[in-house]
Amino acid sequence: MENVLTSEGLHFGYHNRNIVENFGLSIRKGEMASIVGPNGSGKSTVLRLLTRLVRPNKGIVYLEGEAIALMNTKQVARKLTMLPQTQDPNLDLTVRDLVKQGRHPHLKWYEECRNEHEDAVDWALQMTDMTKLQHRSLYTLSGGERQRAWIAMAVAQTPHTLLLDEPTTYLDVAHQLEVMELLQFLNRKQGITIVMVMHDLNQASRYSDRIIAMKDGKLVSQGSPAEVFLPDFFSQVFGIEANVYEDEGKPVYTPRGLAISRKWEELHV
Ligand SMILES: Nc1ncnc2c1ncn2[C@@H]1O[C@H](COP(=O)(O)OP(=O)(O)OP(=O)(O)O)[C@@H](O)[C@H]1O
Repeated sequence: MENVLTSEGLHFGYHNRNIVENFGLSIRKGEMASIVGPNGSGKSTVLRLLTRLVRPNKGIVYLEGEAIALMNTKQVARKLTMLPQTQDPNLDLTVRDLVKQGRHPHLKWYEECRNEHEDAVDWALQMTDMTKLQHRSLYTLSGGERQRAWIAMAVAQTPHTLLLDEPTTYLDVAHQLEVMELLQFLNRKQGITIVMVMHDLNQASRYSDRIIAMKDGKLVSQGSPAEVFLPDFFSQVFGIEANVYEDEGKPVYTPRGLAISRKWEELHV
């Protein structure tokens, strides 16, 4: 299958400390993949390297076969969108104006967002069920609605590949599912390749074709959820003992406790 995003031998560090080491990955066209791993393992940094928000010290990223470092900004933005972990909650913009920004990579410098671009904005608002809220200011929206507005902006950009850093953080469980179902719809029905950093491993299992696991800046395991989410994985990568069972054909885990329990009684506080 065709690869849309490939990295070879990526290295990145701050102040002589390695954050990402020898990271090689191929994202296949049409897949929905989750990057998982403990806090500080380098997941967000990998997303930033893949979208060239930061430059690697070594290694190369190819976007649809071209070295991303040599592409111009609009070329990249027509193919790839990244939604960062946090967006400014006080941004004084209406939903529609935010979504319109998604069309910028498709406009010539002299062109205004009209006609087919307005149609793309309407389509993105419909896809994300935001039409009714399009004239509201972003800061008046709930967390779930705001997240959908940002996804609408990404959809209006009509990228081939969408990267999201923890898209369900701060959302209640219904809104989490709403975002995950929307991403699944965009993937399955619109053919958008999706790569997301996920902390909820059960949701990652349910919604991903592939799990990519990181620890200490390295890729340590990858494969289908059933191939990766084995009891040993939870102890080796997260340091927890877990029961793993199957639910509707996907692995689900419940934590039993820390693999090496901390001796709280020995701490003098
Ligand atoms: N600007 C920076 N300067 C120095 N160290 C940094 C900087 N940004 C990130 N780091 C360090 O790089 C490491 C990896 O961070 P990163 O955010 O990629 O991890 P992560 O796996 O996404 O973590 P989390 O799950 O907590 O979001 C962390 O130890 C972090 O402290």
